[in-house]
Amino acid sequence: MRSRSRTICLSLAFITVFLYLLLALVSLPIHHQPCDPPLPPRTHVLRDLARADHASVGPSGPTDPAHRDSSSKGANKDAKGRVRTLSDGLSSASQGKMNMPGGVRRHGTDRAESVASGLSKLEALFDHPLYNMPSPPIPEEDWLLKVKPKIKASEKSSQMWVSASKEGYEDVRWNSSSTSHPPWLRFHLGISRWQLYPRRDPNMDPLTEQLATQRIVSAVQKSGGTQLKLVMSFPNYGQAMFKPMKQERDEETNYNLYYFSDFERHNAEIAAFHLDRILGYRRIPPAVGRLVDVVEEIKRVTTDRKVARTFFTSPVGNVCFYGQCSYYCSTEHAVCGRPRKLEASLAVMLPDLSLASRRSWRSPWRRSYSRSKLAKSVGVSVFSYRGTSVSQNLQKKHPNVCNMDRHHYETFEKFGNNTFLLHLDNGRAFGRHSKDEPSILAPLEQCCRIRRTTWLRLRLLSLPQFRLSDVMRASLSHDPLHSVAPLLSEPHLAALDRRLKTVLETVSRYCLDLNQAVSKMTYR
Ligand SMILES: Nc1ncnc2c1ncn2[C@@H]1O[C@H](COP(=O)(O)OP(=O)(O)OP(=O)(O)O)[C@@H](O)[C@H]1O
Ligand SMILES: [Mn+2]
Repeated sequence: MRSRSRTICLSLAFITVFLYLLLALVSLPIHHQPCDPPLPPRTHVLRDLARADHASVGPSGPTDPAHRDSSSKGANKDAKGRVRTLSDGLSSASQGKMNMPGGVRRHGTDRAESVASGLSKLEALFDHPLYNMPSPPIPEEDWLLKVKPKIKASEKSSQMWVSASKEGYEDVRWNSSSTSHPPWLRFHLGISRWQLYPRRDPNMDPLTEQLATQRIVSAVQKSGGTQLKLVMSFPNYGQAMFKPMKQERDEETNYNLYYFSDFERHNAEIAAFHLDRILGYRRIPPAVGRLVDVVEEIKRVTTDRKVARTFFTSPVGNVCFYGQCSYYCSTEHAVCGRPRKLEASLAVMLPDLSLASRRSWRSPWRRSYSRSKLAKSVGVSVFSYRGTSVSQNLQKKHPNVCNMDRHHYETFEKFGNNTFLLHLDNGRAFGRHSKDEPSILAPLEQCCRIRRTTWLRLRLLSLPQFRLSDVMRASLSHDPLHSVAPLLSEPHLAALDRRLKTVLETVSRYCLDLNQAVSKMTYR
């Protein structure tokens, strides 16, 4: 009897162990990330994602081989060297000596430490294989502009446009050699079918430095759009779109305003450029912050009477102006210097429409509101993808981290519908950090398409060693306005991480057949 019960006990124990083993075997694939995409055929990126101390390909790793001229000699010539450049931080971080701007010290050692550690994360990010994938050379027809062959002296006088007033402008001494071109022209000549500028662009530092420091010789109001903005011109004929500061960094958009009456934020224009670069898209024109003297650099140089006649001195002695536009161009909404210095964003202008016309596409997910009906959900994008036609593009996934004001997209006409979408006008991004807007994810939820490289980069940016908020904080520390106050407040940086997590979760939750959802994407 006793031996029978012992046999029964032993068999029960044996069965239990067996069941445990079986359960463990079955549950292994469940613990495996359900949304892990298949390994891309040409890289071992996922393996790299898993490794904290991945092998870096180094700064001399693959760059865009097709960038027409990677030398920045000459382009740098007239830059004043007063501003920390985007790559300064990277090289000083790698040398272990941090030459932090004054602003960092002002905002305490904690912030300085997180900027310092962010700088090495940013460097590691741009060194990661995902940011250094080899790309094919760019064929001639994929460049937006071509340098015309030399014009004969006899044709010159009748064909060349001559400015009526050369006051303030430099004598032009450019020839077809790119070393003689100013940075803004090099930027224009570097625009291709798939991006506005190449990764690791040697022209980026001189370009942003000139936007931040060059003398402003003219400022006229830019027509179109709803809010005040000016086009600034520089002595070397470069131009920039100026958007003034209208809101303090820690203020949030008023909950009772629809997105289209929200203020445009100069810091959002700058932060969007940095974010776009970090995400690896390069489709937002470079934008920098600048403290502009409203008297010396606007009132005194403007030929635009509509702007000039709106200048006044406020009761506390600050110089203000408001221009003419359909929203917020009134004394109640004037932009004011302190007493004359005004924070602003300056974004490099794209080539003139007469040289490179653009096509405007209505976003299928744009927001529309009616006084009587409930809002119809529509969409937006900071993330989008290349590799299929624009019309297809617009109907596919576009999760956005920040901008509800994405009603239209522009593309360069020359490239037809097989090109990237320009992301102009980011002033209404970064309006709220305390509330997320889930409807922005509608395109992603509905279409479940995400470019493989986008997916991998997003996952990379969610890892602690490349955390999006850390690399954004570090990248923004290079902007000249960082010395006044960090471009994005900490709650906004934290919101970026939180929203990135939501995007990743959305893909995992809605795109069940993830392999299919990501594997169709092309590499670009
Ligand atoms: N960097 C740039 N270079 C050239 N053109 C630009 C640039 N940025 C914007 N534009 C053009 O100027 C127009 C107005 O700019 P923007 O959209 O920023 O103004 P806005 O007042 O915010 O417009 P809206 O109220 O329609 O949103 C854009 O539609 C675009 O065609
Ligand atoms: Mn706008």
